[in-house]
Amino acid sequence: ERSIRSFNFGAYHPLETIYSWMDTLVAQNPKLVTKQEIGRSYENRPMYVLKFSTGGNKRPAIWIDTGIHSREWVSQATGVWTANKIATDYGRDASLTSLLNTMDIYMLILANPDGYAYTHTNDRMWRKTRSRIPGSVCRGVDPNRNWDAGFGGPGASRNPCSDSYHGPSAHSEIEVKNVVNLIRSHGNFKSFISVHAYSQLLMYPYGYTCNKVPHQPELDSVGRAAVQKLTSLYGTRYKVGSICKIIYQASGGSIDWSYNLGIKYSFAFELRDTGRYGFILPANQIIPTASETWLALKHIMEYVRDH
Ligand SMILES: NS(=O)(=O)N[C@@H](Cc1ccccc1)C(=O)O
Ligand SMILES: [Zn+2]
Repeated sequence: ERSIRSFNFGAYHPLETIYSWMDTLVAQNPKLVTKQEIGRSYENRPMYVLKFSTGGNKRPAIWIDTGIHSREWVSQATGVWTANKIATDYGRDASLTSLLNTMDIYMLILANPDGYAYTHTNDRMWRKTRSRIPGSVCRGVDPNRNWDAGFGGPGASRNPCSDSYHGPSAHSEIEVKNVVNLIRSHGNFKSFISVHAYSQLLMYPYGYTCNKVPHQPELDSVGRAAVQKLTSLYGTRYKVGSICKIIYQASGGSIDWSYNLGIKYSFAFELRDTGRYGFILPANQIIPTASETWLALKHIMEYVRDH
C-alpha cells in the first residue's frame, strides 16, 4: 500500500518505472486489475494492457490508449493517473462501480514503448515507432497513420523521413498489429478512445475524409457534454468536432479504423496545452490535466454504459 502512496503521479517517469508501477497496481488490486502482454514492440519491449474487470466473460468493453505518439508525455502520464483513479474509485464512486459491474476497461498506457524510450535517451521530440525502413536511412512510421482506414490517402506522407509517414502497408507496425489483433479477437468493444497531446480538442471520426460519419450528431453531442464536464473543473477550454474538420485531414488514424470496425463511440483527445509549452508541458500540469480529463472520460464511459 505504501509503495502506491509513494508513487509521484505529478512527474514524468521512464518506461521501466511505469512498468514496475503497473505491477504494484496489479498487486494492490488483485480482484480488479490484471496485466496482459498483448505482444512485443519492434525492439522487443513488452506491450502491457491493464484490464479492469469484476468478472464475466468478454463483457462489453472500453478501450483507452495513451502514448501512441511518444513525445506527447502528458498523455502517458494521464494514463498512469487514470489507471490509479479507476482502481482507487472502484467501490467508492457509485457510477464507476456500476460501470465496472457490467463492463470492462482496457488501458494501453505505453502504446509506443520504443518511441517512449527513445524520447528519454536520444530525442525528446521523437513521435514515430523505431522500425527500420527498407531503402531508407530514416527510422519509424507514424503509428497514427498506419491503421487500415483510408490508409495511404491524403493526410499522411509516403516519405519515410516524414513524421507522418504511413509505413509500407496498413498494420505494418507491430505496435499497431498487436492492438488490432486484440480488438478483433475480443469482438465486444463498445468504445475506443485514443489520447494524444496537445491542442485541447475532443475529436470523433473521420480524419481520412471530411464527410460526416453516420453517427455524427450523437458523437458530437456526447463530445460536447463530456467537454462541458472537463471545463467545469478549471475552466480549460476544448473544441469538439471531427478530426478532419477541427484540425486537418489525417488518413490511417486509429479511431477511424475502430469506428469502421463498428465501435461507434470512437474518440480522440488532444490534451493540454494550446502551444505555450506544447509537447514539453511542465510536470506541474500533469495532475490538473489528468483530473479534468477524467471528468470527460467518465462522462463518455457512463454514456456508453447507458446506451
Ligand atoms: N497528436 S498530434 O499532434 O499528432 N495530432 C494527431 C491528430 C489525430 C488524432 C486522431 C486521429 C487522427 C489524427 C495526429 O495524429 O496528427
Ligand atoms: Zn498524437
